[in-house]
Amino acid sequence: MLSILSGNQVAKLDKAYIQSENISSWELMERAALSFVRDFFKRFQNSKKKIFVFVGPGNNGGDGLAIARLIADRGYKVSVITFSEKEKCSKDYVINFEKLPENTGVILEKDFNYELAEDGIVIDALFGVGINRPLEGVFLKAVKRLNELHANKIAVDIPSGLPADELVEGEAFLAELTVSFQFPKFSLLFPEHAKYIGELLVASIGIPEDFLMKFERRRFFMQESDMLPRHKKFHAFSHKGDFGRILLIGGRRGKAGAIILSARAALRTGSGLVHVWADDSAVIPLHNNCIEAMYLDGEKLVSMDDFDALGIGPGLGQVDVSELEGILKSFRKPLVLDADALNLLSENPQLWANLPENSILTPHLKEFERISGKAKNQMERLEKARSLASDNKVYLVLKGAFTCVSAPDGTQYFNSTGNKHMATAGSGDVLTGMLTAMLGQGYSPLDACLCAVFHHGLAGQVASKTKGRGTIASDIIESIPQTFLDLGID
Ligand SMILES: NC(=O)C1=CN([C@@H]2O[C@H](COP(=O)(O)OP(=O)(O)OC[C@H]3O[C@@H](n4cnc5c(N)ncnc54)[C@H](O)[C@@H]3O)[C@@H](O)[C@H]2O)[C@@H](O)CC1
Ligand SMILES: Nc1ncnc2c1ncn2[C@@H]1O[C@H](COP(=O)(O)OP(=O)(O)O)[C@@H](O)[C@H]1O
Ligand SMILES: [K+]
Repeated sequence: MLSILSGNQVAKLDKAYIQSENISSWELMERAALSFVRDFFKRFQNSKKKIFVFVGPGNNGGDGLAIARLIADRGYKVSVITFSEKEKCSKDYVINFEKLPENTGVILEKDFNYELAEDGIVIDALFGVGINRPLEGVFLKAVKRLNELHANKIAVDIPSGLPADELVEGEAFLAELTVSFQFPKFSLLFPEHAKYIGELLVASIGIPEDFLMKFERRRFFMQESDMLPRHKKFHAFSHKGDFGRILLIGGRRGKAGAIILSARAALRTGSGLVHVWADDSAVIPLHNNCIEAMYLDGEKLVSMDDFDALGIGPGLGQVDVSELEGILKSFRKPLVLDADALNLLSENPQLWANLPENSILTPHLKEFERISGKAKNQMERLEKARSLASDNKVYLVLKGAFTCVSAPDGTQYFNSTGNKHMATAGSGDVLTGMLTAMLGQGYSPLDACLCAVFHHGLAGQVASKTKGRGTIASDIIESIPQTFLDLGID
């Protein structure tokens, strides 16, 4: 799992690693630049476009100069635009400045009147995590001009103007691609910053994750390599009971679709036995659309203890609060609460006391606001999510791009899979089914959250490869098996 350290910690990490490996800070910068250009060459192979690298006075500018050299060495036409005399720049900036090949044009701009080609490629290495105030003066002028330009735009580490851990104030570079080093800086995960970041890539600079254990780590970015050890293994003699017997509750008063999506997703996630407790209006749709699931009505339900896991909420509608209270009191294992169950919880806070410890709540932004009140921005929202999870000893899955799982111990895990095409009706119901399936298979609540959220996003990516903007929740369900195959999970 990649740790997400704060901007202030980055310089300390850098220093500690350089000392422990006995390498120079320039060598670490070179690794960053090499990692950046690997992605660059893939994307702009054989491009004849002119490349403009904008460099600031610090180490982000140093990265930019190293990148300019590596790109020029490959025969690309590169110009460097700087705003500061060498004497005022960082040590590694100066070393890289002196290493620039002769054919690189260097323009020292005091008042930014430089003419820019519309069809070029702009690399923004003005400021990285060392930014300590909003852009002003010549830097502001340059960024404003660059933002009007119809060129390809790539940010080094972080779009200049964005602070590493807080919300932007004023202007920032509008990138189509941001290549962040080692881990995504926290502010790259805020929806408020989406327009500045474009596509996000994380480029390794070779610091092993173990090394980061010396630092206080409260936030993580999920990676594919984290998944395999968290998945349960089943053996040759496994029977359907081992794969879990789950109950999904919802699909009331004509809202069968939601719970059917959850049931189908649970089956595609490997659930052994899926029961759906809905009202009569769901019987025919369920039998027509998910013959593998078993229909139950309340009267046939003898004991909740028969089930390994329970997911409640999709299409539940406005049921009486006593019904939910009764369910919570009779099922004492962690359960999954979504959609209308969360709305009931927000209207009836006394229900919190009946929630089994380590239960999983999966609100989208609106549902979260109903539970925890309005938040000014994502930073505040994430803090509320952290407190809610630790105060109530639950896992809180705040859905959206970079879905955040807040654990009862205060740790937060950000998802790295998924895409915009998952913003479609019912995709949350799919996640509820996947989560309940994994709990039923005996995953710990944390592993269920991390694996379900990761695979759900991957399934969205697989589906959108062929369906694009036409992706619907059923496509995500049908893509779940491929995600297990791709990750080698048997
Ligand atoms: N692990 C690491 O720590 C590594 C860091 N590297 C790079 O180093 C960067 C951080 O470098 P620095 O700490 O030198 O910081 P920056 O290069 O982000 O900028 C710091 C400089 O800009 C000035 N400054 C800050 N805000 C300003 C503003 N609004 N207007 C004008 N001047 C302003 C500061 O006084 C300082 O001189 C990272 O973002 C990354 O690109 C890479 O070289 C790889 C290794
Ligand atoms: N832009 C996006 N990028 C990544 N994932 C997204 C995006 N938009 C939505 N999703 C995912 O799709 C799901 C939507 O859930 P939700 O809003 O509850 O949908 P519904 O209520 O229609 O079922 C969540 O898991 C969310 O993380
Ligand atoms: K930058």
